[in-house]
Amino acid sequence: MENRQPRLHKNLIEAVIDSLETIFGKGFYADKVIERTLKSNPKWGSRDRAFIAESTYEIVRWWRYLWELYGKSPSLKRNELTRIFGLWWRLNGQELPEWHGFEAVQDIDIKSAKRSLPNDVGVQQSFPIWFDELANEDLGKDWPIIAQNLNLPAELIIRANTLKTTRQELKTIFKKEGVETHNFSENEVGLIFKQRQNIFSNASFKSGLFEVQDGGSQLIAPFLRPEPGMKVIDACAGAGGKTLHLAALMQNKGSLIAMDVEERKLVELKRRAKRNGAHNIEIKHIEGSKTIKRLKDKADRLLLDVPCSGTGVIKRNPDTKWKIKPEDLEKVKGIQQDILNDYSTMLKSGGMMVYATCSILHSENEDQVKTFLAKREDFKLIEEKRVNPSKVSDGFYMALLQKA
Ligand SMILES: C[S@@+](CC[C@H](N)C(=O)[O-])C[C@H]1O[C@@H](n2cnc3c(N)ncnc32)[C@H](O)[C@@H]1O
Repeated sequence: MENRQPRLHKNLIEAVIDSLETIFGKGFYADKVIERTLKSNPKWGSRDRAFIAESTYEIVRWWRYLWELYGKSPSLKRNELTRIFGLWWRLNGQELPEWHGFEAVQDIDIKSAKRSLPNDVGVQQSFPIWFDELANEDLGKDWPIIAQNLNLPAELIIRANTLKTTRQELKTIFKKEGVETHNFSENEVGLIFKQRQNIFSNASFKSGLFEVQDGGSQLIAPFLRPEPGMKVIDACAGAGGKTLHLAALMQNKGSLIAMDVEERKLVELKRRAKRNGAHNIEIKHIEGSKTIKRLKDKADRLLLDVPCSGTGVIKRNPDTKWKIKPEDLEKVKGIQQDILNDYSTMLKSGGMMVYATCSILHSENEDQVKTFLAKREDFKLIEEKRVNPSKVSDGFYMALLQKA
């Protein structure tokens, strides 16, 4: 079969460069920037869109590695960004057209440039110097493989909404549509797509038969052991990824309070709950410590899916590694300990809570739980679990604690 080289189009490269300029120059989130770039030209077809999104994400992911290979310090000058694009293209084994702008990278001997790079994780796996040092200290011998796995492309995984369907039923529906999926081996509800695709326009999504949810994330709600009829609080519910899973596990029976400090996220949660047919959710915007105090000793189960560095989801959000700063990490660790101390008051005696993050770092995970337990003799650790990033999962940590 003829092995055809994909053709490059100047306007698409320009779109990638515009996106890189905004992501690194203005510090905007990559997913939002790409979304806006794609909206700016409705005439682009699906292949063009995929090209822009993939190229931008991959160049963001390999940013440090590419500049090291090029032998220069990162710059946001358009002519330099064009060369970085060219280098990335060549790294993928593709040939560059003889266009003005690519000359400087046209003749780089990629093999020998690769050989001359330092053999440390920060360069080889493209992480900032400070973060590589910190992760090395925090994770020790596990860091190199975790770093490597954080650069894997993210798979598309969904969770069957058992309030409306089963995994098997969903699988059959997709099969009829010509879409191949296979079971996520860690639970009874996850389905992995053979190929990434836009499934938000799919009729079964619109009727609430499934939610897109990472494999590791799907392990957190069951870890809390919620039961139908219980009073459950999801205190950092956001737009409700795990709230919806909790509602399904509770079979819509009992009460589920979803709280967050950001009201707009709760508005989105409400919309999703309606689509999912989840009827036992009560939304509560956290306006201050009073909201928490009013719920003292009320919960059988409490989920604290706390704000964190997001270092477990770098696979999905590669820009996180360039945005996060050491001082952000310190700040978020303070918030995590405050949430543990203040929100755990909502738990009844004998009740259980899960502290969870999407961070890979012990300092946000095991260490935080240890610090909390050292102060609180009325809590004990029942079980903790670390999910390392892999093809089917982001990096997560969860700890199940019980109140005496
Ligand atoms: C990791 S996200 C939660 C994701 C969500 N549970 C899900 O599954 O989609 C952390 C959430 O904590 C919220 N948050 C930040 N500070 C908070 C606080 N002091 N109290 C409660 N929620 C907070 C953020 O707005 C964010 O939605």
